[in-house]
Amino acid sequence: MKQYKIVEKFISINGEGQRAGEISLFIRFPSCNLKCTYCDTMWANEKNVNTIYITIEDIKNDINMYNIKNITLTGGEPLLQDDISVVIQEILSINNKINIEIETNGSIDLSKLEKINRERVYITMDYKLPTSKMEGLMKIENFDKLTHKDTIKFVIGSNYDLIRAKNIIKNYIKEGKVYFSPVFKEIEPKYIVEFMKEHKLTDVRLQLQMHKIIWNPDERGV
Ligand SMILES: C[S@@+](CC[C@H](N)C(=O)[O-])C[C@H]1O[C@@H](n2cnc3c(N)ncnc32)[C@H](O)[C@@H]1O
Ligand SMILES: Nc1nc2[nH]cc(C(=O)O)c2c(=O)[nH]1
Ligand code: SF4
Ligand SMILES: [Mg+2]
Repeated sequence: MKQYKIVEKFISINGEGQRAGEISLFIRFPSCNLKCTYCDTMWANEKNVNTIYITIEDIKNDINMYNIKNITLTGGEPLLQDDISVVIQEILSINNKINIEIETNGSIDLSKLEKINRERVYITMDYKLPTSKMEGLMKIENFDKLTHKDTIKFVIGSNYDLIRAKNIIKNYIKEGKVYFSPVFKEIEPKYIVEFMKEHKLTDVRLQLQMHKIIWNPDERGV
């Protein structure tokens, strides 16, 4: 049976995005090709990070034991995993109720997922803004591969980030729900709200990372 190398698997409420507040099984993969200045999971990207191996049976057991409907594949960067399509297909075949969210950083070509049946799979794709220092690695053509079911997440750390996000929304985004998410403790959420109001960004949704409000912000596995 195929084994997958991960850094953590846990059940929590999704603290972000379209299914925020809903129970989700998280599978966090190691390694990342970016180094965002604000990354709250840099530990997962260390070369010598402690990893474990899981199989689809382990995932099936969690789903049956906890009545799981939502699974979030995250990291690190999940699309760096060579066999990410296999994981997705195996999970989808467990039952017809599960939906999968893929948290990806915007720098990996989404054509990697083009063979996947996206009916029960949605993408939460970051567009990295100047604060991250990774904007130059964004794949703009990825916007053409998103559907209305997907999410584009802008993690906001400054006023300049907001201006850039507005520009990207106006010039590139065709489909997908747009979320603004403050860099934790870096910018006042109310400042983002003021910007949204001033610039009439009525199609954008502000999110806060709920798990950092419920638990210690540095806690793993939540
Ligand atoms: C740890 S990343 C893993 C998935 C993928 N590498 C990515 O960046 O989208 C999960 C999400 O957390 C966000 N994130 C990381 N550090 C953050 C921070 N300090 N404040 C707010 N969001 C953060 C990322 O931008 C991303 O949307
Ligand atoms: N509770 C909780 N929700 C999350 N949603 C996306 C996360 C991520 O790290 O990708 C995450 C996370 O790390 N914890
Ligand atoms: S892309 Fe995601 S995992 Fe990688 S450094 Fe940025 S926030 Fe962290
Ligand atoms: Mg997280």
